[in-house]
Amino acid sequence: MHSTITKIDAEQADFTDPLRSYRDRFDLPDGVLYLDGNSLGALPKTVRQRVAKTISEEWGEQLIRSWNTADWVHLPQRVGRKIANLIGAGDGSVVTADSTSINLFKVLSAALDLNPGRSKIISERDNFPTDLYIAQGVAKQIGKGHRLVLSDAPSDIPDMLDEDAAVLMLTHVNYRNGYRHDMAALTKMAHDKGILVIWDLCHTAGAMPVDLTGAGADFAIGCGYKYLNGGPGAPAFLYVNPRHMGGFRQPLSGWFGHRAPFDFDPSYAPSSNIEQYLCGTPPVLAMVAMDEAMSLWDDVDMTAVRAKSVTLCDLFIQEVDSFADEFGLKLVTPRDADRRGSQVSYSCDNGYAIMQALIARGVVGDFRAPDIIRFGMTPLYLKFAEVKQAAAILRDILETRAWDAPEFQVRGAVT
Ligand SMILES: Cc1ncc(COP(=O)(O)O)c(C=O)c1O
Ligand SMILES: Nc1ccccc1C(=O)C[C@H](N)C(=O)O
Repeated sequence: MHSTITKIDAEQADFTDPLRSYRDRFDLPDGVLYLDGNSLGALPKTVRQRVAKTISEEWGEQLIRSWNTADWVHLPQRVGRKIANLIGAGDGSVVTADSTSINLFKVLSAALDLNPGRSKIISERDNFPTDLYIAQGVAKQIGKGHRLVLSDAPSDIPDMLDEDAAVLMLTHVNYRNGYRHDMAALTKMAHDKGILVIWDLCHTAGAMPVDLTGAGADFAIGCGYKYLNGGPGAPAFLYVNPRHMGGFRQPLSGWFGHRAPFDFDPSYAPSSNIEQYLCGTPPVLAMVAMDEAMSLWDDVDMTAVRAKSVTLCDLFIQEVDSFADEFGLKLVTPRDADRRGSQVSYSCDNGYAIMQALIARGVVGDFRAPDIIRFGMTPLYLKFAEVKQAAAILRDILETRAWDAPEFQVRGAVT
């Protein structure tokens, strides 16, 4: 017996769900139980019309005038403000631009520049690989002997924070097992040792309340396409604590970060504001989709989002507990809600085939090598009854060994 949670009645939980009206604001295909909003969020209904309007009226008719008339030029700041509201960031401290990887390149370069004379970048071996790759690239680019030092368990991190560490770079919620760090405590521990902290909020923003200001975080980055529902490859965001604004710290000195881009000055002069973290022309269609997706959050109560996320995860764990041992499914997500994000993951043999069999039955989650099946819980559009049903289908697939068919063994490029 594992379960420490009180038995959840799915039907009753859907009936009393304060967020139930949001489901209708998304386009979700019939027959799909979508448990992959932690990888690609669903399509908010109004995005379709908004992008169509941008294409036909703004691009099609107004053409280049739309940079001013539709204010395309300020989309990075406008969308940034909307995201700022969800992550506890003040006005003028967030922009939407580029990808998470590129934004990490910018803020890590800035953080290392701000903290000279120290050589270590501390992170986790199990961090999302792009974060580690970017850190390796930044260290090489700077050429001053910075090195990436990786922990193998969250409990090891405090001891790694020493006088030679320049930056602590962590993903708040782990993409694989859903483990959630204590942002405020780790930020404080790092600051006490003179270390700057960068938080990757890819699996956090839109899934739970965050208080970057309260935690005193130095920098943060995150993507737009998961819980924020900005669409595949949506622009990402970055946060800079106002105390680090000014000077010039990031190396991608493109013209959108210039103080006066339309002066066309041959010399670079950085904006003194968050704009200096922009580089080039924003991808307007993707930005507009992101902007529209973000308008959905205007009246969302993030405390209710977190409460529902916790119960959705608890419910799934409760249902799978009844057959997990029998089929060798090992829960790798913490049972303690305080230590997890908004997903539930299991390690198991034949995970890839099991996930393919689930997808064939309409339960869409994903697989992360070598052996993790992941189920993302998105409170705005998931029903408790669906989570319960997804667990029942998983059980059926395991009992009938439906996964043991040749078509479920073939790996796609994206898993
Ligand atoms: C924690 C984390 N960081 C970064 C990324 C990806 O960054 P990018 O959007 O640049 O591919 C992901 C997922 O793709 C992620 O889960
Ligand atoms: N950007 C993608 C493109 C294709 C397929 C998946 C992704 C993901 O976002 C993966 C995600 N970051 C993860 O936590 O695994």
